Amino acid sequence: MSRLVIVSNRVADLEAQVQSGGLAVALGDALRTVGGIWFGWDGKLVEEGEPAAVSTNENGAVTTATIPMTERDYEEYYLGFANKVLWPVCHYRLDLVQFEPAYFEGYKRVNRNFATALAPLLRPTDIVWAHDYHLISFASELRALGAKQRLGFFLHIPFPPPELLQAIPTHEWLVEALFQFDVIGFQTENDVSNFHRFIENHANGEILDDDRVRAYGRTVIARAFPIGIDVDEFANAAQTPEADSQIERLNRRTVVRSHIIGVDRLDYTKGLPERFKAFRKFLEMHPEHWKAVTLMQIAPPTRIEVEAYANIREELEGLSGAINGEFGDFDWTPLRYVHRAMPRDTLAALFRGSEVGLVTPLRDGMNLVAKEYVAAQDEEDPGVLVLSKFAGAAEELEEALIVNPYDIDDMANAMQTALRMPLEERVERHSALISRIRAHDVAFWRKSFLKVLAEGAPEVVA
Ligand SMILES: O=P(O)(O)OC[C@H]1O[C@H](O[C@H]2O[C@H](CO)[C@@H](O)[C@H](O)[C@H]2O)[C@H](O)[C@@H](O)[C@@H]1O
Ligand SMILES: O=c1ccn([C@@H]2O[C@H](COP(=O)(O)OP(=O)(O)O)[C@@H](O)[C@H]2O)c(=O)[nH]1
Repeated sequence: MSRLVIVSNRVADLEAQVQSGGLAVALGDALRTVGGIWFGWDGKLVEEGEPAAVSTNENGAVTTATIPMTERDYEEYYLGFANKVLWPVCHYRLDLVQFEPAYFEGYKRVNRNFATALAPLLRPTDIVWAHDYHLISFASELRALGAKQRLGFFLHIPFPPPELLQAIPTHEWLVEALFQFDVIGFQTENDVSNFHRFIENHANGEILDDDRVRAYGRTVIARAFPIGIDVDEFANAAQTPEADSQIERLNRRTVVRSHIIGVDRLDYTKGLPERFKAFRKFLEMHPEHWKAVTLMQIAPPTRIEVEAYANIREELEGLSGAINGEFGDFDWTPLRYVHRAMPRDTLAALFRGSEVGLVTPLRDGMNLVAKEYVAAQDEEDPGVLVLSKFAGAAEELEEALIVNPYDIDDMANAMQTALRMPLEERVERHSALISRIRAHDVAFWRKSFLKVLAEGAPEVVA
C-alpha cells in the first residue's frame, strides 16, 4: 500500500486550535484521515553551519518530520523569494515585488535542503504531495537525487497571467522545474487557463486532452482541484454550548442588533483598507444603522518582517481609528479591530452569531473563511456571505453576494442588501451554497487529487 508523504513549508501543530493559514488547516484535516508523513520546516531558526537534523513526532496516524532553517534561508527563501517575489506576483501586485538574485539562490538552496533531508525517509512506493509556491523546484531537486516516486504539487495561491509571471527574471526556470512533478493542481479554472496560456505561448508547449500538458520534454497532468473544508467539524463547532455562550457574550451589554464579521491574516491581498472604507461609506449612506450594526475584523499578524505588511497594518489602524472617532459613541464602537489570531472554535461561534460575513480580497487563491462562514450558519436563519469576485471561492460560491472589492460603493451597497435580505432568500442562497461546500469538501479535494496522482502507483491511498 502506498504511503502518503506531504511536503509543505509550514507543518501545522496538529493539536493547536489556533491556525491562521488555510494551508495548515486543510492539510491537517486531510492528513488526519489517511495518515502518513508531513515533512517541512519546524518554524525554528539555527546558526549557519549547525546540522539540520530531521526531528520526528507521532500524532495519531500522522508522523511529522521537520527541519529548521538558517536565518539566511529565512531571509532569502521565505521572506525574500517566496514572499517578496512569488507572493506579490501571483496576487497581481507587481508594484510590491522586490527581486534580488540572492533570494533566488536561497530559494533553490532550501528546496534542495528539503529534498536532501526527505530523500532518505522515502520508500519506493510512497506518493509525495508537495504544497505551494515555496516548493516549486522541490521535485526537480528530488529527481536529481534519483527519486522515481509519483510526485504531485498543489498551488494554493493564484497562478498569474503570463504577462505578470514574466516579471520574475527566473520565471522560465521555475516553470521548467514545475514540470518535474507528475500532477500539478490549481485552485480554479482561471489558474489553469493562465497556466495553459504560458505553456502554449511562452514555453513552446502543447495542451493535450485529458488534462495533459506537454512541455520541456515531459507530459504532466494539470487541472483544477478546488480546496474545501471539513464541513461537519466546523458546523459542529458552531453549535456547542460553548459556542452559544460566546454568541451570547457577543450580544450582551450592547445596543447593537446586527454583526458583520471579517477574518483574514493581515495581508495586503485581503482588501482590508477597501473593506473599512466601504463600511464607512455604508454608515454615511445609512444613518439608520448607527448604533445598530458593528463590523468585527479579526486580522492576525503575518510576515511582519516584510515592509508591505507593516505598511498595511499602519493604514488599517489609521482607518479604524478614524471611523470609530467619527461615528462611535460612548455606547457604540462601530468597528472592532482585533490584531491577533483566534481559535477556530471561537471563529465558528462568531460566524454563527454574525448576520453578514465579509470576504473581500483583492485576489485570493481560494479563501477557506468564505466556506467556513457558510458552514457555521443556522440553516433556518442563515447569515449572508459577501464575496469578492477575485477570491478563488467565487468560482464555486455564486449564490453569495458577489462584489468588486475595488468598488467601495458596490461593497457598501452589498452590506445594506445583506442586512435587509428577507429570510426566504437567505435560506435559498444558503442552501445552494452549503450543498456545494459539502459536496466539494476537504476529503473530496484530497481524494480527487490523490486518485489522479496515484494512477500508475501500486495502490490508491485515498
Ligand atoms: O505560512 P505563512 O507565510 O504564515 O502564511 C499562511 C498561509 O497563507 C496562504 O494560504 C493559501 O492557502 C489557502 C488554502 O488553500 C487558500 O484558501 C488561500 O487563498 C491561500 O492564500 C499560503 O498559500 C500558505 O502557504 C501559507 O501557509
Ligand atoms: O484568527 C484566525 C484567523 C484565521 N484562522 C483560520 O485560518 C484559515 C485561513 O485560511 P484562508 O484560506 O481563508 O486564507 P489564508 O490565510 O490561507 O490566505 C481559516 O481556516 C481560518 O479559520 C484561524 O484559525 N484563526
